[in-house]
Amino acid sequence: MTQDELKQAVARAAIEYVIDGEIIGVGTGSTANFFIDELATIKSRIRGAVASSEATASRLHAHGISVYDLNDVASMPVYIDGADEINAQGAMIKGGGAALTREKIVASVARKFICIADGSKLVETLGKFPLPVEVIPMAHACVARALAALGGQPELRLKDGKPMTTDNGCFILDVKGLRITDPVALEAQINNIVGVVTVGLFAQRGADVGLLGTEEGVKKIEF
Ligand SMILES: O=C(CO)[C@H](O)[C@H](O)COP(=O)(O)O
Repeated sequence: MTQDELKQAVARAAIEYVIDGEIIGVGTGSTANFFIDELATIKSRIRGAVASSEATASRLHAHGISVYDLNDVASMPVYIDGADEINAQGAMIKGGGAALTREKIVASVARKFICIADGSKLVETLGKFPLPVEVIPMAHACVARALAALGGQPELRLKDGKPMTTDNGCFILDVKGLRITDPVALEAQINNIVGVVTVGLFAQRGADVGLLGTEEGVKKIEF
């Protein structure tokens, strides 16, 4: 099976968690895109969705799915999104697609986080994938120094030779070299650095369910 087929299989499996008549939180990235395409096939069953990025909002709109402003939604049954890495406790690294801040916000309003990913994303220790940290532009250098003091090697994410700008008008530092043995503690520590908007560690509020695509089928893990 190709990686795309594995992503498609988990996207299809996630439909089981969609509750009729409700608003669904939707993530960002290639796996989330497969989920949006699946959601479109049952769109008459739901009220709509809250998007975690402009890209996701456009794709939902293109399928004719109503997109709600999070400020008008007090609670959602589920948030469904991919991950760059996930461990056996449901802690994740996210933000490869630069949507980490809105992803964390939308997920915080959902009662359940369903992580959909191909099986290669399941790791013993988080940190091989560079950890994305969204920062206020004027603070990127001082935040980078603070991250280096924690043992990481931060690199400003570039696009066309310039700092890549997120949907929030901020920058991303990708931090290599962190062996993340205590994800909850590191999430709090990095969030505490002045100038950090959000760290792409989703550990304090990790996934509740993982749907992982493997050659043997979709593996479900409850955390
Ligand atoms: O966190 C994310 C975007 O900010 C994505 O969920 C993560 O990068 C995984 O993406 P993909 O499904 O394309 O592998």
